[in-house]
Amino acid sequence: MIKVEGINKSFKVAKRTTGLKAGLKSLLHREHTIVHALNDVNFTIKPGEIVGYIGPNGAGKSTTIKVMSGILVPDSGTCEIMGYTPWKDRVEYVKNIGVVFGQRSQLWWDVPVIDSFALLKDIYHVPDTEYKETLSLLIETLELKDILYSPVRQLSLGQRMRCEIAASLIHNPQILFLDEPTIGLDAVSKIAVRNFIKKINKQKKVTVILTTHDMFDIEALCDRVILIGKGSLLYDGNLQELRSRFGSHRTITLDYKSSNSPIHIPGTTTLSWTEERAILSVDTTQISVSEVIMKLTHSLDLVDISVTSQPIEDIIVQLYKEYEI
Ligand SMILES: Nc1ncnc2c1ncn2[C@@H]1O[C@H](COP(=O)(O)OP(=O)(O)OP(=O)(O)O)[C@@H](O)[C@H]1O
Repeated sequence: MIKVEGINKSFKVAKRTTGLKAGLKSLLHREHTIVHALNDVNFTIKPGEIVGYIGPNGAGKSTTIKVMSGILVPDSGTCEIMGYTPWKDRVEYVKNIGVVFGQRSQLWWDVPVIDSFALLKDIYHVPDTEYKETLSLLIETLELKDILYSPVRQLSLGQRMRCEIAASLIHNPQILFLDEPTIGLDAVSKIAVRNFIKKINKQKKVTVILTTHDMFDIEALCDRVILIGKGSLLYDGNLQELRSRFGSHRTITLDYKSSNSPIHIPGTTTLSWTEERAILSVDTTQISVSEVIMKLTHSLDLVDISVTSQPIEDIIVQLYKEYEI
């Protein structure tokens, strides 16, 4: 469905100078630097996938989304999406995609939300019956009923974001590009947006490409992640592989009847210790969790014990460290 091959994109940026003399000089002769935003980016995405496109600030995520949605023309490389080259066949192509940029609005600021939807219906030539059906589904699942008649400028960020997502789907696209769709949302709105993305992927088979810094989004939604750093792709694989490659640590929390000697088991690190509770980190490449528990039951009078996996956020931090990005 999506085939990106050898994409490169650079930006020419004017060098900023400080001081009056340097400022006057730069009026006559402006110096530039080249920012290589994308270097030989390659990937393919199959219909129905939800792919998390992750990487630190300035890695090239938004630039990739802009290339894939036809907003930016790359310097070289090819991109074929549903048979279209996004920046060449824009009018026909955009009928098949929905795009949400968390930091920008595609809604008309001063008009009620429902009027923005109606305008988008006309722009995309959506037939009346299809529009009604889609709209009622969007209103119900994104809980838009009470905000439909408010102008966009009066909406909270979370309310606006739900409207943005609805707006991107008015024309029933097969692909949805989401650039930080949960940025700034409260926990309830984040969960609502995540559930909605899952729902349209499952029910309508919409392919989703999602950029986010929120690793809970990734964990909740994506089987596959693509990591980009300094414009180059560094990892493309499923979340499970990532966990087994980098998530080799487990945390054991122990409650026990009073003990005055800290715990020493090779292969574990004590994260915290009191006379009644300890938290250990277990390196499962050195010792198994069951072996640690066995040793603990011999030396302590245990009251409670819980084992948790390494949070995905920690795994991603390790990944960024390994690739030095
Ligand atoms: N229009 C532009 N002009 C000049 N440089 C740009 C432009 N757009 C992006 N860049 C540069 O290209 C690089 C990649 O930017 P991009 O916005 O794709 O990163 P990102 O991964 O989306 O980052 P973030 O997580 O901070 O949103 C950055 O160094 C950025 O400064």
